[in-house]
Amino acid sequence: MPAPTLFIDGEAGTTGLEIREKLADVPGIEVRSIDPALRKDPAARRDMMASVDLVVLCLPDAAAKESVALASELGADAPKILDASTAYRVDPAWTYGFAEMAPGQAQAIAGAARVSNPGCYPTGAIALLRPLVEAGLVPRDFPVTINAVSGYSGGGRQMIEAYEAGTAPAFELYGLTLEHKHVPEVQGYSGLSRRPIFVPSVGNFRQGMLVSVPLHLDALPGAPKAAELEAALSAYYPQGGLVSVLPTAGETRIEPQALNGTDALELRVFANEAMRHALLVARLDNLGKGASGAAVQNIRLMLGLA
Ligand SMILES: NC(=O)C1=CN([C@@H]2O[C@H](COP(=O)(O)OP(=O)(O)OC[C@H]3O[C@@H](n4cnc5c(N)ncnc54)[C@H](OP(=O)(O)O)[C@@H]3O)[C@@H](O)[C@H]2O)C=CC1
Ligand SMILES: CC(=O)N[C@@H](CCC(=O)OP(=O)(O)O)C(=O)O
Repeated sequence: MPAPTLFIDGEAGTTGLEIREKLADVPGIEVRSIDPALRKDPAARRDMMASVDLVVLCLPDAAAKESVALASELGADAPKILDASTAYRVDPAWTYGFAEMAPGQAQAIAGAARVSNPGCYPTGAIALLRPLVEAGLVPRDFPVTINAVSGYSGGGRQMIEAYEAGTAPAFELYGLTLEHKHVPEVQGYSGLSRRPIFVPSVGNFRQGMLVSVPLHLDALPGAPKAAELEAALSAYYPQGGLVSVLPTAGETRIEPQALNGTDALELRVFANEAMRHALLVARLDNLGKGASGAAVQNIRLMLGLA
């Protein structure tokens, strides 16, 4: 059988390059490139799309929408689409590309024509919250707050250049209008009816991420122990997968960079039972499971290579 074919629209950008590099380690996929001089030419992009099985969009939202319109012009010849932008993440016609999010999600991705790749922060937040909401431990309308810190690579080329030139602050909170673009996907796929407060931040390290959710245990229905939250998370994720739930015994701190270069996602429940306080923490590589690692996982599923 011929190798499945793939085109990365936006392959010269940060995300496109990362995916391309990772695909070099995946045998059995033929990656086709467009003449750089024609990379923004709609007709050339449409022709390229017509020649491949899967197109991966690594473009700003507006350009991603333009590409989807071009693909739609191809009718039955349209390739499958994996979109890395935020344009379609909560569109019900698209499948959300977080394979471990729910039983059957990997199969849904494998069978879908259009898949949106999750944002980095939502990957951590949804992984922590969805199992607890589904188990009834966190009510859908619970007033959830999510704090997170990312390496500066999450901010794209301009932020990378500012940090590497030494002109960016060592650490800052941002998104302080409380309208970050990731909130709708976090809320939707966690199953929350009340909009969570999301406080992102960025620090002077290239790569790595922590996402944390503080909880007053006595404010939850039935006032559960922290161990019950941990048990619900452990029961949700199959052993040996990319998502693991780890004990916290004796740990009093956690840093964001330990999973860099991997596609792993670690979840922990820190707690002080005497105070009835818990802190859910997700750790991931914002460029791994938070971006191109997840994209390659979805590419494999969509091309039947997983
Ligand atoms: N979790 C995830 O899946 C992540 C997704 N992203 C998303 O990926 C997308 C790309 O981000 P990033 O790689 O950081 O951005 P970059 O700016 O690094 O890359 C975007 C690329 O798209 C090209 N481009 C822009 N407009 C067009 C067009 N109309 N036609 C063809 N090519 C075009 C750009 O070319 P030029 O520079 O010449 O304009 C550039 O090469 C964004 O939507 C971002 O939100 C980002 C990080 C993580
Ligand atoms: C540090 C930083 O600025 N991070 C980015 C998110 C990166 C990401 O994954 O966003 P998309 O996949 O949705 O593009 C931000 O907060 O906008």
